[in-house]
Amino acid sequence: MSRIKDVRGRQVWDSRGWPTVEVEVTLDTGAVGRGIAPAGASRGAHEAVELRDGGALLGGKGVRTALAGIERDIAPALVGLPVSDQARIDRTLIDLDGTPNRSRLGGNAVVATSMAALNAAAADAGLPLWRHLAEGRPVRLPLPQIQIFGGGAHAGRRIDIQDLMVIATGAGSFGQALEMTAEVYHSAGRIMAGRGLLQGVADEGGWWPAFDTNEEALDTLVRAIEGAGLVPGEDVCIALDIAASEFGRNGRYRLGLEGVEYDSDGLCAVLLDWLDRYPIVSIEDPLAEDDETGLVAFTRAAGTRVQIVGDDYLVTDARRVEAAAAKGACNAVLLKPNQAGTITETQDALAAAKAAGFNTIVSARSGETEDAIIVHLSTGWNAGQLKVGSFARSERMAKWNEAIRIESAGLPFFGRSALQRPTRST
Ligand SMILES: O=C(O)[C@@H](CO)OP(=O)(O)O
Ligand SMILES: [Mg+2]
Repeated sequence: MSRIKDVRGRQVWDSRGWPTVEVEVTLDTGAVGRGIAPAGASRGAHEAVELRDGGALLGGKGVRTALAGIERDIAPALVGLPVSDQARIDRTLIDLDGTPNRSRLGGNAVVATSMAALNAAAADAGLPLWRHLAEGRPVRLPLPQIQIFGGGAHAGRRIDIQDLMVIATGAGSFGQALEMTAEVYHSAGRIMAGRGLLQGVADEGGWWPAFDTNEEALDTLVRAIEGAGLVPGEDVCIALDIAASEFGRNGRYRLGLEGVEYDSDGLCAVLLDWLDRYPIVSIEDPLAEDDETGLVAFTRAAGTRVQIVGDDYLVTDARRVEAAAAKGACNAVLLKPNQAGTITETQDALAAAKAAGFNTIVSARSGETEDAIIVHLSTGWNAGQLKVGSFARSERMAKWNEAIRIESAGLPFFGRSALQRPTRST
């Protein structure tokens, strides 16, 4: 049985130029696994928190404290553990931290360690991670959600909607989904250039949203799909992350771009109108994380028509997924390992979602690196969907290109079937 021999942390850098934590786990067999913690900007109130300090930069976003905890607490506790027992490794990390939100050791230190251990186990087995996770079960490549325009907290709140994404529902393979998305991405760029609105890209690589209204962004996305020679609603559909917690609290929502304030019912009405007028198949965090009544009402009104994804609201937490399913709020969950804290907790949230008949979407964060573990998690866990941000920044392309490599192994593709709700597995 291969055991952990060494655990080392180091500071590396993310796509926004902030320091983050990389962990390297070495086994007694010589196998090595690495993991790098990503970082969110629009974070849920209940997610695992990163440990930051005043070091490293004038901005005071250093990770010295997280690295010190890896050396002082994490490494001695993990050395000697069998690497095949991910649940035990993660339980050790959770107990060692001892807080509900990983604030002592830091969610960044904990998740990078958990990821590194998992990668070491796959390396030790001589398997690509997705295959190691699939354990012989048949799995398919996920349907990608890819950002065309950024917004919200990822674009200086230039528009209120955070992610305007496309899903290539007409694609027959992962590679074809990327080709169709590339056409839409470049078509959108041409439209923006033609209108004199091309101003670079937002945090995840989607075009900078130089729009006067949120609807102008939606209209432009539809034009971009058409401009790519594709049929909106057939070949390519729209997925939105409203990230409503960023502009709404206590049932009040202020759309800064239009300068209007809505109550929960009012915002629901706006979104339902969009669902009628645009080819939207998925909508994430349509209402704020503290507005459960609104989420239940919206799910009742639209849950049979579209995928309603809980991100800030569910924070990759199995208990919260179960509670949301019981109440009828959302019908899908976004799964972010650094929101949950560890790989095991992420997998628990996925299992709870599948048991509840929810769709599952493994997701990157807005601050990313070349680490492509989420592609392997979504494939090996047969999650159905993958959200990575845009199409044109290397920290995103590292993931999409990894999926293409996995597809070369002959794996089938979920395609649009990933958007159909599974039957409850319990
Ligand atoms: O809200 C989200 O879904 C993610 C990715 O778009 O953003 P962040 O990592 O900033 O939370
Ligand atoms: Mg989100």
